[in-house]
Amino acid sequence: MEKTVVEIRNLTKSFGDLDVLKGVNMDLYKGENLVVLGKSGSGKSVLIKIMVGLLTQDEGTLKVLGHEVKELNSRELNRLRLKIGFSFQASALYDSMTVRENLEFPLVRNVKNLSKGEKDKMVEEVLDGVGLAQTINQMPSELSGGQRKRIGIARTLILKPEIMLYDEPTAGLDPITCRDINNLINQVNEEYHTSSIIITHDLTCAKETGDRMTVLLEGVFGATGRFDEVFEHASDQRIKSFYDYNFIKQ
Ligand SMILES: Nc1ncnc2c1ncn2[C@@H]1O[C@H](COP(=O)(O)OP(=O)(O)OP(=O)(O)O)[C@@H](O)[C@H]1O
Repeated sequence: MEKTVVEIRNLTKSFGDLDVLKGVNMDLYKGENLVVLGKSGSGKSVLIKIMVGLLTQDEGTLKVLGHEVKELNSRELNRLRLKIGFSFQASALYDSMTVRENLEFPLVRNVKNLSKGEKDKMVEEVLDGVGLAQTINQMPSELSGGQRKRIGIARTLILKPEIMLYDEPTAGLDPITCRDINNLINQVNEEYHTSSIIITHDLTCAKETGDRMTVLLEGVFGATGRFDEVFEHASDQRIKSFYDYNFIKQ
């Protein structure tokens, strides 16, 4: 039986009269890439925020690595967050720091008693892992968008997370760089044994990275499965139009 690392059951969240999540069910299995698709404003960010304890659900349960997130105190929540790597849409590097300093930052904040040698080794390993060893002394402004995205992912990986959350990993990148990032997402799961949730509007990214995908439609997940199961034989018009827009009307 597959091990579940995130388990969501009948989750609801409203803001005043706006019912955003209306009974969401979702499982993230250990080692898989799960793609979450949905229109702008469908509630993807709200779901992620509940997952990392920045918002609390109204009803239902959300367990991450066996912990019901809403029941954790702030110390337990911080400990859990260290196991979740969050790759933001903007790679959010510190512009005044070199690549090395950017990568050291999470170590300095979160890991006590590391020697300089240990720190250097961890930085060099993770940078090599994303194929950018040569950029170690460069400033973020000297890097391309794709390289900055890779460094952002490396900075998340340095704490060896069990779960990776990618928010629009290919947004704003050209098709070739998108493919490189998609390959990197797959490589990360294999080499770091992470389980990942990838939020995207990009169906090529979904197809290339997702073991399974799920589409958030009007507050619930409308369809879940492999790419071909969800899209290529979709009967739901809302899912069909998502597919047509990405692959036909470009
Ligand atoms: N703290 C909040 N207070 C009130 N409304 C909120 C809050 N957070 C989100 N919402 C509303 O919930 C809905 C879902 O927002 P969310 O940010 O989750 O969308 P999304 O699917 O991530 O969209 P996008 O793809 O554009 O990032 C939106 O209508 C938004 O205005």
